[in-house]
Formats: sequence, C-alpha cells, structure tokens
Amino acid sequence: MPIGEAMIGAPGEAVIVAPAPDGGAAAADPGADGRPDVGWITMRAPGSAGALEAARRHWAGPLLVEPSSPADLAAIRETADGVIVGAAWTRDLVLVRASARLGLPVIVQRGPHASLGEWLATVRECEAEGNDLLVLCETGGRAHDGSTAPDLGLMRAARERSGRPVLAGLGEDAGLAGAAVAAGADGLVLAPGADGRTAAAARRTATLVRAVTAPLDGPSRPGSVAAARAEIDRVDAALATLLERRAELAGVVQRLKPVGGFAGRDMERERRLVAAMARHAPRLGEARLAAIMNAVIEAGLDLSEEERRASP
Ligand SMILES: O=C(O)C(=O)C[C@]1(C(=O)O)C=C[C@@H](O)C=C1
Repeated sequence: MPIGEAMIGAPGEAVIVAPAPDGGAAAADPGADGRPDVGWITMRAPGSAGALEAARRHWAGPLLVEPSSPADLAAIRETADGVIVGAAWTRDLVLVRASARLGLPVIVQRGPHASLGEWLATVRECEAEGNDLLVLCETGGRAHDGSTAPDLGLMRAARERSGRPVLAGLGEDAGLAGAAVAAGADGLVLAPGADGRTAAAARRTATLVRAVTAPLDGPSRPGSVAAARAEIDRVDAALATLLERRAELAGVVQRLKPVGGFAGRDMERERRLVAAMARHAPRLGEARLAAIMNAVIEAGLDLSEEERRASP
C-alpha cells in the first residue's frame, strides 16, 4: 500500500511511522535512520489549528493526518498522503465515511475497546465507500501500568482475517518494536514525543527481526533472481545493523584496554571468536569466517582510531 513514496505491506519491510518533525528544538536532524518513513499528525490535539500547514513546512515526506471534523478533510485531501481514522472516533460513521471518500489511503485504528469484529466492521464501512486503500492500525488497550499497549495477538488475527497490512501503535513502550514485528506488523507507529533516537532504535530492531523471521514466514528458497536479491537485501540490512553495533562495542573495548587499536591486537581472542562463530555457520567454516572477521575487526579498529583522533 503506497503512502507517498513509502510502501506499507511490502514483504520483509517494516515502515516507521512517527510524529512528523515540526521544526521545534527537538527536531535537530536525527540522521537518516532516525527519520520516519511516514510522518503523522493529529488535528485533534489541543492547539492543533494550523498543524497541517506547520507539518508541511517542516516535513516533505509522506504524511498521515487525523482530522478533527469534516471541515478538515478538504485540506487533508490537498496536502496529505493518507488519512487516519482515529481510535477515539471509529463510531463517528459520518466522519469515517467522509474520510474514506477522500480516496486517499485510510489508516483504520482499533477503538480502545473494540473487538476484532467491530474493528473489521469499521474497515468495511470504508470499503463500502469504494476505498480499497486500507491499512489497519492496532493501538491497543490499557497496559498493566495504565498506559496503552498494542494487543499483538489481535493485530495478527486482524492481518490474517482482513488480508490487509497492519501497523502496531507502540504507545509509550517503544521496546515492543521487536515483538510487534515478529508478530507480523508491517510497520510501527511511534507515539507523540518519540524522537529520532527512538525512531532509529525501532528501525534497527525491526530490520533485525524482519531478517531473522523472514525465512520462517516466506519461501525458504526464493524462486527468482529478483526474489532472492530482495531477500539478500534484507539480510544485508540486518548485517549492516549488526556491524554498526559491533563496531560500537569494539570501540568501547579499545578505550578500556591498556593498549587499544591496532597496537593492542589480540590474535588469540580473534581465533577463539572465529571458532565460536563457525559453530553457527558450519558451511562457511573457520577459514572463510577468519577472512571475513579479519576485515570486520580491522574496519572496527580503523574506525575507533579515526574517532579517537577526532575526539581524544
Ligand atoms: O577483544 C578485544 O580485545 C578487542 O579489541 C576487540 C576485537 C574485536 O573487534 O572483536 C578487536 C581487536 C582484537 O584483536 C580482538 C578483538
């Protein structure tokens, strides 16, 4: 389901949907992995008059907007890439139907106490308006501490029953990102206040979990070059995420060792870690892994020496 240039529901991808950057002090550029794939705003929050124009001034990417009333819809059609049917008003069928008639993709949230059947009934209201661009979003009910958390079992069932992509609203607990992706979420919605670091962490987790679970829910032997390459791209994304983390940890070791960097190389430790890895990668075997890990370790040492020169 395309939302602007983002795609929700592509196999193996999990999009990050986060509050659209508003140009405030906290909006210092978070870097590519902290930037959402899709931004969202609500026009229901107090003081949100002008929120749509403000969002568009600071955010050129795909934008989802929750209206506060039918009066907002014309501006949403002009400016947004999708409309959010919010959990708080799924029973306002006049607004639900009018939102669906915009012809934009519709994100249908589950009302806080709605059953699966009631949630899917709201989806059918949108279908009845001739809109087939529908994504479901599980925003959850009350968690143990009074905050909201997504019901991942319900989300999974909704995905199966509807055949449509689903998003998981993580509420206050961005730590649910991995569980949500493992449960089949096609994307993660971050709550107001989530910053670039939260978005980057959610993206890294989603990338790893997707790569690890893909062989379990997809074909284990892709049938074409394009399908195999798509799978390789996902594994490479996970590898890159892990390599970045490994380099960070190796950098910590260099600063803590009495002699860090290339001068403090410990070949016995390297031999042992390669042997341990060979148990997880028996077909590659120790000799090939040794060559791979030598390059990985040297890249980490090189980075740590460069960073040390920049900030001793
Ligand atoms: O474990 C260490 O002593 C490190 O410095 C880390 C590390 C690695 O990247 O794994 C790097 C260099 C050493 O030769 C061995 C291992």
